[in-house]
Parts: sequence; structure tokens; C-alpha cells
Amino acid sequence: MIEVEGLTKTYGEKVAVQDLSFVARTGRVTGLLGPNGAGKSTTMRMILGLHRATSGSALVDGRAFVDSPAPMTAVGAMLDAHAVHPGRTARNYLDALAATHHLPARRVDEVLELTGMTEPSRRRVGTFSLGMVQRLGIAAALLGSPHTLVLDEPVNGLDPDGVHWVRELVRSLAAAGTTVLLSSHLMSEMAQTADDVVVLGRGRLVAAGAIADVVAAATASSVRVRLATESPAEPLTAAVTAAGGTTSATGDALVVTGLDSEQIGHLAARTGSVLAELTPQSASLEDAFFELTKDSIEYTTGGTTS
Ligand SMILES: Nc1ncnc2c1ncn2[C@@H]1O[C@H](COP(=O)(O)OP(=O)(O)OP(=O)(O)O)[C@@H](O)[C@H]1O
Repeated sequence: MIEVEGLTKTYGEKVAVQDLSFVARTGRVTGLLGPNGAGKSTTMRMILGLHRATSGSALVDGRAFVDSPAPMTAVGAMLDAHAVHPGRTARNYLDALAATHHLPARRVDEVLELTGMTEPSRRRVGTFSLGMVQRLGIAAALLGSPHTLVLDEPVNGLDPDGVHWVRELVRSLAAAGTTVLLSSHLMSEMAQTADDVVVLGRGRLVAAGAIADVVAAATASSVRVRLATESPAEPLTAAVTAAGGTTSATGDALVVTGLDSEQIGHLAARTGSVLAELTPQSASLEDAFFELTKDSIEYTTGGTTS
């Protein structure tokens, strides 16, 4: 479990992370989301002890990561996959990591196999595609069979097959009891991968919780209603308004907010309206993300900095 409590980081005048608290639970995949500059990387770096917090704490399984006696077994991390020297081979890099952390040499073969990197493992990292570099970064993170995995933008540069692989990998690790914290800009991908999300905006917590709860709280759910051609809309729209809902027309359908499908069905029966369609519309994580972070975009298109 990762417990972040009142975490703050300032760089001179700049407040990168402010009074941030959240928990990433064991056996779950937690997605750290936020627009550019929201403080995701800074948060991960403080969890890993790479940046000293100005105030607050970040504990991994109850202790500061820097106090861990076996760091690679406690936490596997990938923050910048490109940190590997381009002249080294993948195997040489992993062998050295394993040796310096007293990990069994056979584990190198295992993580190469797990990440699909066995075949190119004797090639120099400088010849790798972006996706291969990411896979190597993930291989290094997995080397210590860690209890906690922290991955900054793990699907960056991966093709659809690679994105699917990362999703399956982190989901299976979480199912086996690993705490997984990962950041991503790909909302649709995060929606399929994470159980919980932590949304940041300008260094502050904007929302946190199970994806469905965060989406429901941030967006108004609606119901799409289409009436049979012989059925006029007026009786139903009047009944919806009287019941506290709102309607808007879209093409040949109505979108109703403020009432659920069952309530609308009852109103349709009462007003003699013949329904051709009654479909609950669920908002996506992406819809929720835009709604939650619309006031905290640091860099907007057009180059304005607000
Ligand atoms: N070393 C530093 N010195 C000064 N400001 C910094 C430093 N590192 C980060 N910042 C600032 O802190 C804020 C948070 O940055 P951070 O990299 O954590 O955001 P992020 O959410 O990871 O962004 P991105 O998605 O673009 O990677 C940004 O405004 C950034 O400019």
C-alpha cells in the first residue's frame, strides 16, 4: 500500500504538489491522472525518495521507501525508461542491476521473457525502438519481484499490442497482490486498466476513488429517449420537467438529465408516450477528466499559460 499524506513540494516560488493525500491500495491498479504539469512525476519521485518532500509524507507498506533494506524488492519503478546508457546491451544492463541488488541472475532471464525482450537482449539499447526501451524499463522494474510497482507513463510509445500487454501485466500483478501505481495520458487506456484513479490539477487533489465513482461524481448521467414517430414529444417533456428533469433535443431523440430510465419509463406510461428507445448514457473517464481538470490546465492550445 502507498500512503501519501499532506505531501507538498515547492521549487522556489513554484508549488508543484500541494497538500496531496491519497492511498494506492494493495492488489489494485491505481491510475495517477492529470494534465501536463499537474505534479504526477513529482509525486512519484517523492514516493521513491528521489525528491525530498517540502512537507508531508509518502509511505510504501508503512515505511519511507529510502529506509527499505531491499529497495528493488520493495518497489519496482520506471520513471524514465531512457535513463539507460545507449551503448549497453539490455542483458548487460539487467545483469548489472541484479548483481548490485543481490538478485538471482536467473531473474534476468525471467523478466526478459516476461517482457518479450529475450531475443533482442544482446543488442545495444541505442538501437532499440521507443517501445523496446519501455519494455526494458518495465523489465528492470520487475527484476526484484516487487510488492509495489510505480510506472510513469508505461504505455508511452507502445503499439496497441504493447499497450494491451502492459494492461494484462499490471492487472495480473495486482491480482497476485501487488500495489500498482501508474500514470498515463491515455484516458481510455486508464479506464480499462485501473481500478482506482487519483486526479491531480495544478498539484492538488481534484478527485480520487474507484473509476465508476469518480466518473459518476464528475459528470451528469443522462438517458437518451426516442419516441415512436406517431408519438408527440410534448406530453413527455412536460412530465419530465414537472418531475425535476431537463430535456434537450438531439437529432430525432431527447436527452434527459436528472431522472433515471425507470422514472422516465413511468412518465412515458403515464403520458401515453410510445417509446422507441430508452438508453442510459454513461460518461467516460475522459469526460470526467476534462470536467475535473478544466480549471487546472497549465498549458492550453494556442500557447496561453494561465
Ligand atoms: N526541478 C524543477 N524545478 C522547477 N519546477 C519544476 C521542477 N520539476 C517540476 N517542476 C514544475 O512542477 C510542476 C509539476 O511538474 P511534474 O513534472 O510533476 O508534472 P506532471 O504532471 O508529471 O507533468 P507531465 O504530464 O507534463 O509529465 C510543473 O509546473 C513543473 O514545471
